[in-house]
Amino acid sequence: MADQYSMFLTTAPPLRRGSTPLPLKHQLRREEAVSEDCDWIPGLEEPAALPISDTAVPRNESFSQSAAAQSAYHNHSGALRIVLLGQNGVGKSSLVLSLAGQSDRSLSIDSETQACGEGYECTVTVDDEDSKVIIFDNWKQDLSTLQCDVCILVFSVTDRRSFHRTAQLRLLLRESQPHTPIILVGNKSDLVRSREISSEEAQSSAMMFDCVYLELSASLDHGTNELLEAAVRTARGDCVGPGWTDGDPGAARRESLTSRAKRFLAGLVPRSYGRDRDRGRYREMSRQRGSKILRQKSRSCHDLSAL
Ligand SMILES: Nc1nc2c(ncn2[C@@H]2O[C@H](COP(=O)(O)OP(=O)(O)OP(=O)(O)O)[C@@H](O)[C@H]2O)c(=O)[nH]1
Repeated sequence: MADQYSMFLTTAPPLRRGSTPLPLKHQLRREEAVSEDCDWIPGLEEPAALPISDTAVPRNESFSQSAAAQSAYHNHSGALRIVLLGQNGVGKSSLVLSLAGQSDRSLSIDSETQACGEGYECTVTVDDEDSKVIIFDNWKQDLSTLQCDVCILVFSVTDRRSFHRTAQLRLLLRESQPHTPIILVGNKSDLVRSREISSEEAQSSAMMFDCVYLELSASLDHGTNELLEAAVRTARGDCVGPGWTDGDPGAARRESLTSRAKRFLAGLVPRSYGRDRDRGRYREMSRQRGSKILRQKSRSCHDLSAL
């Protein structure tokens, strides 16, 4: 009995503190476990609840009417339309308020920010040019009805599941909106200790998404200015992300899949690989020449790449 007890003591896993991020394999397992309880993804199924209809339009006639209500914004004179998409709880609403200047910061945003249905309208000055912007918090209709100038895919850096959701959304978007520029955003960067997605991993994903990646904290209002500027430039067609050339994003020449894959793989290969290879070649050269000096030099500060 005593033996069994001591065996239990030795084999029991160490206690995990609540603030410690789960190991990757546990995160994935947890993800599988909750996959039944997925949030609704636009385009994958019929929406259970529609954003505008719940208050303004009877549910049975809601879908087409709310789509029409949304499309009214599309006709808004010359406004740039920015839509945020992402899993529930990643901080889209907080981000929209922050971007639209509703939080207590003061940006170069017109004070006459006003809510219009699901969107917030404001005037932003970027690169000495004023732009009227409408920022939509989510898009709960079919993605094929989405009409916007830039789409911001938001995930929480503390939630791997939300990160995977952006990949799903990106695929759906690319099917129905192949020319809509995307910005990938990792929110909640202030929650450093609960982080599940590293900046490097998100960057690599953004490369595959063919878009820029920005990390920020809506709560701290940190990095939101940069996002707004990037979104406005992208919507204007000025912003150059991976794979987009200057000018009209619709006519932009996309980088080939092969070269993107190569770039992605290059990011995964350990950095030391190239150095080791160079060092091996260098040693070989030294051996061939019988030069001791060269070898000594390679370990000195003259050639940092050999360190
Ligand atoms: N620590 C931290 N919390 C945040 C941040 N942004 C949002 N939150 C919190 O995350 C929770 C969800 O934020 P929301 O803005 O409601 O998220 P949402 O994506 O709009 O959620 P839905 O409306 O359910 O789709 C709230 O409790 C926010 O206070 C952030 O940058 N840092």
